[in-house]
Parts: sequence; C-alpha cells; structure tokens
Amino acid sequence: MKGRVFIIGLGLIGGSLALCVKNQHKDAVIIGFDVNREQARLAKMLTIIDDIAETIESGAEHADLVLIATPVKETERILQLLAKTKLQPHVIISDAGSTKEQIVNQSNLLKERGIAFIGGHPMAGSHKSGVTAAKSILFENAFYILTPEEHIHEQQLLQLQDWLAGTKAKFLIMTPEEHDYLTGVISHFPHIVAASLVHQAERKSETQKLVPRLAAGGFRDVTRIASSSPEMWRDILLHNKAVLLHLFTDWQHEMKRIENMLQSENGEEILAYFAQAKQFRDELPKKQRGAIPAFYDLFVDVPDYPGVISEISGILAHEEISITNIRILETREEIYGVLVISFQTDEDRERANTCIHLNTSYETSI
Ligand SMILES: NC(=O)c1ccc[n+]([C@@H]2O[C@H](COP(=O)([O-])OP(=O)(O)OC[C@H]3O[C@@H](n4cnc5c(N)ncnc54)[C@H](O)[C@@H]3O)[C@@H](O)[C@H]2O)c1
Ligand SMILES: O=C(O)C(=O)C[C@]1(C(=O)O)C=C[C@@H](O)C=C1
Repeated sequence: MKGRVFIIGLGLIGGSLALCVKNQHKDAVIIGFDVNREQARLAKMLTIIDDIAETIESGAEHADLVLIATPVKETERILQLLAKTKLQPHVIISDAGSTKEQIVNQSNLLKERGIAFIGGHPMAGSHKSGVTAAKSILFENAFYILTPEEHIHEQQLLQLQDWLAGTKAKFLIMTPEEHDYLTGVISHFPHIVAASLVHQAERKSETQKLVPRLAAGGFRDVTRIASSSPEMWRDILLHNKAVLLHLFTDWQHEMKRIENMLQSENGEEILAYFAQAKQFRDELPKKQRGAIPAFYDLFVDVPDYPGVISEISGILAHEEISITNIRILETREEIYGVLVISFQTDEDRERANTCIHLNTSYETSI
C-alpha cells in the first residue's frame, strides 16, 4: 500500500513495527517521532524510518496510519493530544500497548470526531528496550490482538490488518476487557512474580554473598523478564490494577496450597502438583511463541570445542537436511545449549532433532 505512516515511540516495538510495515509496503513513507531525540536519530540512521517529525501534531496531520508504541500512560496522553490535532478524516490510529481498556476508553474523544481508533497489542517482545533492539521478525507467528469497538467498520479493520501484514502475526479480535484479563494472567502477573523472586534473591544476597554467583540456569530462566523496562511495567500495572489485584488473591491461595503440602510433608500431593504443572506447561503450543527464537531454531547443548560446528553440520548434510544458519551462542544464559541451528521449516527441524539424537549424545531443545 502507498501512504504515510506515522510511528510515535521509536523503541523496540515502534521500531519493529516500522520495519514490518516497510518490508510489506515498499512505497509507504514512514515518519517517526520520539521524545528521546537520540532514539529518533538512531531510527533514521538505521533506516528504520524515512524521516523524523518535529512534533506529534506535524507528524500526524498528513498520516494515513498512526501507530503509537509508547508506555501505556503516555499513550493515553498522546490520544488526548491527537483528539485536538488536525488529522486526515480517513486516518486509522492504532497502538501497541500491553493494556487495552483504559486506552480504548481514552480514544472516545477521537470517536466523537469520527476518527477510527483500533486498539492493538502484538503479543511478542523482549526484555530489551530501544530502537537498536528492533527486528522485523519480532512478531512472526505471534498473536496480534486487536480490540475494535462496534462503530469500527470491517473495511477499517481489514485496512489496519493489511498495513500490519508484514508482522506475519496472527490477528485475534477480542474486547479490551477480555484482553486485559488474559494478559493479566499470562503476562502481567508473571512479570510481578519474576520481579519478586529477584527481590527475594537480592535480600538474601545481603547475608549470603554467593547468591548472585550461584543464580544460574533455573533462576535466570524464570526471571529473564525482570530485566524489562521498569517504566513500561509500572504503567502496565497501573492500567491493569483490578485484574492484577484479583490475581494476587489467587496467587496467595496457590502459595498457601503448596506451603500446606510441604508443611504436612505430603510427598504424593507435591508430586501431583509438579506433575500437573509439567503437563500443562509441556502442552503449551510451541509454534505460537514470539520472536525470541522466531525461526525454526534448534538448540544443541554441545561442549565448546573447535570443530563442533562442522561435526553437527556434517551429520545434517549427510541426511540432506538444509540449514539456514548455524552459530554458537556466546552465553548460556536464558536458553539451554550453545549451538543454535536455524531451519526453514518445522519439519526440517524435527528431522534434524531426530538425527542429532541418533548420532550424538548431545541434549537438544526446541
Ligand atoms: N517490550 C515488549 O515486550 C512489548 C511487547 C508488546 C507490546 N509492548 C508495548 O509497546 C509499547 C512500547 O514498548 P517498547 O518495548 O517498545 O518500549 P521502549 O522503551 O523500547 O520504547 C518506548 C519508546 O517510547 C518513547 N516515548 C515515551 N514517551 C513518549 C512520548 N510521549 N512521545 C513519544 N515517544 C515517547 C521512549 O522514548 C521510547 O523510545 C508499550 O506500551 C508496551 O507496553 C511491549
Ligand atoms: O518475552 C518477553 O520478554 C516478554 O515479556 C514479552 C511480553 C510477554 O509477556 O509475553 C511482554 C509484554 C508484552 O505486552 C507482550 C509480550
């Protein structure tokens, strides 16, 4: 599609959306704005955007699509500003915020002017922030939730999906309330738990100096997201307060339940507790994750010795399995295994997995 796309907030998500729109719509002109001028300058330098707008008003005036990718409290303020700004009558405005109800409520002022606002949330991301972390593949295979209100025409919804087709995400339509409940359960509350575990470890480290050095595999896996942007998460919590307070009560019951099992040394119940969690966790759809390994990646836990890459690639070549990339991770943090092999299809990855199991004793994970 041709047109002018204005992106407000040029961080991880705004930058990634800009790349996705440009990949799909080569003739589109992407204008960006960020309060942090350095982020805007970097976005232009990295050719993630074509031009920088001096103000939100000047960027929005001639835009066909406006995407807001700022922390959610800022998004509310920006919607208030846009409601007073000169806009093209056909413009579509959307956002990428992690909460929806308060943002959609705030868009009422635009609705009164007959301007279309469609709440959006690409359900993939990272603990990294800033435009330098932006990637065009960030949302591949992830869900992209849209929360159109009743007055939004089908045509406007389709047009937004068309603009965002380069994300290669799967669109899901739901109400803002449903969105906030679901994300409260699977994203926002887990974030609080991750941060609380880090706080607990930090407190213990005051008397137990070895805690930071020993905080390895499991602790790092479960707390990776605690390294995310504090501003972003402060805003998410403030927006989704009601859902989260309800989940705190649930969680406290949950902790009490396992605490009681331990208190009474009920081994059978403890076993069942972990077995049930393992079953549900193991059955989560693997292909629907976001970007972190967004390709068909296979992780192979190999000893770090010269020649290991050619050993594995030789085994795969022998079976005529094509690989698109093979590399050694410099760190073992967050993902098991140091050798990452990328494939074009899930089928190739499955074949490779079987082949490595048959020919080596290395552990693999997908
Ligand atoms: N990080 C994730 O995993 C993720 C995933 C999906 C959605 N989101 C949502 O996307 C939004 C952006 O998150 P991010 O990860 O890109 O954060 P980020 O910190 O990488 O980028 C946010 C950018 O917004 C800019 N900004 C802040 N206030 C502004 C304002 N008033 N006007 C213009 N620019 C402003 C900041 O300077 C920053 O560059 C948030 O609402 C977040 O909830 C995040
Ligand atoms: O992978 C991560 O680092 C994330 O936390 C991404 C994550 C999530 O909870 O899944 C975080 C918030 C966004 O709203 C969407 C995605």
